[in-house]
Amino acid sequence: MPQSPHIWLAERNRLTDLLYESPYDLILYLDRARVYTRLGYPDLAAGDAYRALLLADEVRDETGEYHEEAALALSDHCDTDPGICGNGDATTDERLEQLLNEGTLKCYRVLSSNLSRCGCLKSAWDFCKRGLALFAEDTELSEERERILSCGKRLLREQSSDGGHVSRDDGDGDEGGDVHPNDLPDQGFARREVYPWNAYEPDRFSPESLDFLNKEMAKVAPKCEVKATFLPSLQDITTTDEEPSAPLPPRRQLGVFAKEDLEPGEIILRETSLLTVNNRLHDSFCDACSTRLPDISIAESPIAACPDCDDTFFCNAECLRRALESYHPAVCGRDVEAVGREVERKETTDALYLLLLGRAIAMAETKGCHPLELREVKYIWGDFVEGGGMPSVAADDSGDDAAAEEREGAFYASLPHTLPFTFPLNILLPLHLLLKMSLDPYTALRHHEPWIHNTLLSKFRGTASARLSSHDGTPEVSAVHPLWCLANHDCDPNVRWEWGGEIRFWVRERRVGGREGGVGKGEEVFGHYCDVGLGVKERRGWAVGSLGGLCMCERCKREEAEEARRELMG
Ligand SMILES: C[S@@+](CC[C@H](N)C(=O)[O-])C[C@H]1O[C@@H](n2cnc3c(N)ncnc32)[C@H](O)[C@@H]1O
Repeated sequence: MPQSPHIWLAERNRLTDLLYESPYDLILYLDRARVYTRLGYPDLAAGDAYRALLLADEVRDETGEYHEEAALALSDHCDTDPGICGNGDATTDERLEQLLNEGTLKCYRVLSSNLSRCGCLKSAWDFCKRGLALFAEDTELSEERERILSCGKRLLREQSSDGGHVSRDDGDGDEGGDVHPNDLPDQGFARREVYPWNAYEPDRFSPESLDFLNKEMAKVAPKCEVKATFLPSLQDITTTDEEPSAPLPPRRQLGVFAKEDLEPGEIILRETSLLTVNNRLHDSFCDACSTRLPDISIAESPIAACPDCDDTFFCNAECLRRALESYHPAVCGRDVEAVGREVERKETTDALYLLLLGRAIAMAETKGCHPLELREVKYIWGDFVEGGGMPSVAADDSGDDAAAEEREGAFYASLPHTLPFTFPLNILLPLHLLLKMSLDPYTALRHHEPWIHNTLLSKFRGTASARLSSHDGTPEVSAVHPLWCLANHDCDPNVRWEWGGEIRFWVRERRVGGREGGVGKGEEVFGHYCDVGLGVKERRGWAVGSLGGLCMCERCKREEAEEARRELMG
């Protein structure tokens, strides 16, 4: 057994290279899942185990699209290592059957234990149940099921205000004790980091990167420039008054600065982005820039439509041209947006992130590049945990599987994991997106697998803007503007912004409190990620999702101190 994290990382890379050569090999996926578990990436382990499970189904289903490839890859294991299963007398078919059964059981075990480790208890329970339906005697799955239930019970007890949980029975025969499986929490978290094998992230502070960004910035905001800056460390939301955390040092990031004096009222940035999506019917918004379209039946201005699919509309011929050049061929006539509708209604924001992922996949396919090399995503900050990406590994095997499992679980729990993660959003539906675009998810592994999608989703969660519906206040349009999103937040911002088809930034006439606006040469341009008309608590509550912690701008610190003084004086 390898001992050092570096050796486990090398093993992960070796198995990945083998998968590039043999992309339908379920055994290789299971081997890599094991390595991911040791490295503290249970989300990636679950992703590999799910692909292995799909391939096991393909081996069984002679009509399956990838049946031949998956069966051939599996039988290679029987041929190259006849001792891998069965006794010497077993026929090839018998050995294949045994290997397939063992592999399938492992898939269920790996999926349930790793999803449970991520906090996706309901999904973990579902895989346990499916596994036990096939392997009723398996003690590992039965024990995992018990662990999931007791963990779920504890969490639900903690959550419920009256300290107890009411059981219910929907008559489907599930034995969940006094917790119903449908009530199990399913929102998990994964590590949010630049993975050690991710060679696509640029050094954003290098002269080359800044030079590139400033050439791009000059096109949309000629009076602004991108520079490195130090931002205050945000207050950890888990910090309590009894246990105040030690102040953290400021963090180096990028920001937008004025190259010359900017006058109050002056528009300083106009940017359009094709990395935009909406969750409404096709004829509500321009598919390329998200401008609201006029009512088609009474429209006077010209509206362009794709000549090949009859339900995608654009506000003008230029947007249609840009769509055809950048992403539309990958989705034309394929109803990719339907995947976003597979997300539950209460998860509208998550559905928009998923659709952004779909748009990025379509852009990369149309341009023939890796999704992490897209100009729209390459330089944006994914709120990665600093110091992440360093190899780390659970204490090594003692030969005692239960003890090793426990150590792996404790090891994972000790790491920061801040990327919201669920089985449907991070594993299942990204596969549906690929299939909708007629991409083979196995041969597309170099461009598409969970660590790549996690990286993209981290970037979108850190930077995407949302436009709310005037009808019900839920987010209906989302976009990543790669240059605008380099501007930082302040609760006393010096610019306003507005987003129709393009995003526009203009200098505030007046600052919060009535001071005269304007941005001096060399000063930082600050936008706002929340409604700055709110009080400090509400503002911080709104902005916490996009900032990653409680805002520590001068206004917040001042108003927090004022509120504390008022509370003290009764
Ligand atoms: C949209 S990006 C802004 C650009 C980013 N600074 C960069 O280097 O690309 C948002 C991220 O910037 C950081 N940020 C923005 N405003 C901040 C503030 N007032 N205090 C601390 N961090 C801030 C947070 O990490 C946030 O998640």
